[in-house]
Amino acid sequence: MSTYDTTAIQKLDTAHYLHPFTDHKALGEKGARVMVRGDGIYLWDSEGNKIIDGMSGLWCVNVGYGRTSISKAVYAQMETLPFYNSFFNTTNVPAVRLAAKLVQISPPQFNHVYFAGSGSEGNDTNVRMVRRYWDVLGQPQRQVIISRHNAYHGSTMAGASLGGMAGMHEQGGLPIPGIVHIGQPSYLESGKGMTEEAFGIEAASWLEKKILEVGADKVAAFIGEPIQGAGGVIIPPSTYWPEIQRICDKYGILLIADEVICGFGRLGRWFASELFGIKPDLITFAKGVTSGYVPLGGVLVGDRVAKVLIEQGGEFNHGFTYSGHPVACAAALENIRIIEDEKLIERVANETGPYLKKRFAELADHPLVGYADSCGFVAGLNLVRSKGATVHDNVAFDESLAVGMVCRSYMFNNGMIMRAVGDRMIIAPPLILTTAQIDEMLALIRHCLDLTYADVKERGWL
Ligand SMILES: Cc1ncc(COP(=O)(O)O)c(CNc2cccc(C(=O)O)c2)c1O
Repeated sequence: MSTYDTTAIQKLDTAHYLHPFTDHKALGEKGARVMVRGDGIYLWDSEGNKIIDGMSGLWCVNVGYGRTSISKAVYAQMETLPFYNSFFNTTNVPAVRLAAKLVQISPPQFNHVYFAGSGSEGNDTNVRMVRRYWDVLGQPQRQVIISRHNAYHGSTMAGASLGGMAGMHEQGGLPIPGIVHIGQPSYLESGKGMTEEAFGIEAASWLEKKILEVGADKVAAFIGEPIQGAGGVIIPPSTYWPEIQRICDKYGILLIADEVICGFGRLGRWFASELFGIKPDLITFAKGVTSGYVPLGGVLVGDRVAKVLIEQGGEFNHGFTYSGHPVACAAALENIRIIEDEKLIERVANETGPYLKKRFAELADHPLVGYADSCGFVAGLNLVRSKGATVHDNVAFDESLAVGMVCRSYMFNNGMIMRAVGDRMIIAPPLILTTAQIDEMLALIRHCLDLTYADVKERGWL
């Protein structure tokens, strides 16, 4: 017997709460699933259903749910200083300690942190910071930031403009001026007839072409997610990022790595830039910094930019009320302590990440799976109508059939959250997952692939 009146909650929800990225009318016709509790890798909804959270909330609950040491740290901070701002030459202890901690765990070129409240605000900070950097250096014409199609960098005007999602640009007259896009390094989408390594170089060359098209003296920076998350877990070839770095160095443009998803251990490193062999000037962070327990985001500011802003820039006229929020920073400090003490990064790098990679790749033998790949604790597989000799010869389902959503429903109804981006099925589980839980998760995914296959066969879609 549920202790929640789900129907009553759903009615109030429909009456008053506009959800993000949601067709409110369509949701109102069926009612939202009401989440009420989390513990470890599990969620419970208001009807008592226990669900494996294969998406870590929204790529963020890295240490899992139910960490009372984080809630205790938050409570203690709330009891002493629940808020104070960092404007007007003031600071607070958790913000200072967190800044120092982030410097300690980040790559050596980072000695300064700029706090915001989210990943979007972090990327808005990037736009203003890189343009200010070039202005101070006497090159104010360097305004253009190059990003990628199908990238996701947030939902503020600048964040959504940096992103490369057409559906977002259509609403609100985006992108804002000075933001342009190149193709994404998707071997599946654009690498037919090439080796992965050759495609990585080809995809990176699109950056140089764009720089020359715009005019090298007009370009401020390039921004990219080491692995694109919301775009569908697009894992670039190993040759891509070193070539991007070479091109940025050649033209002296700043490199921004958006690690809102890839940071804080998700790929088996504190920061994915280390894994992909790049030395970014700025790193956007959010999500895993607090495991989503309290909103927090910001930018790791590399010495090249920090030096100019500090020594020559005077007042940088930017910031947010909640920049350096003491409670959020206290949550982050305890979250990072857990990641360190439980050696979660080492586990993802050396044990559970390789195990997940091995087990997840086995799904490629399923008749519905045309391509399965993973890196650390992000993984994706493509549902296809028929499989060819190579991944480029697979035949996709017609998008309108929304087979990904059929599979996602089977997953949810069988006790697991798996994300559908079109017909690409994604997981990004909490870093605390054990090998036994990986086996449990994979068995569930295979079972739901079987259910989906039988379903689409019966509908005559194969
Ligand atoms: C790489 C990246 N950069 C910036 C943001 C924006 O962060 P905030 O949301 O905290 O402003 C993100 C956020 N990522 C995100 C946000 C909402 C939905 C989904 C999805 O996968 O459907 C992904 C992200 O993934």
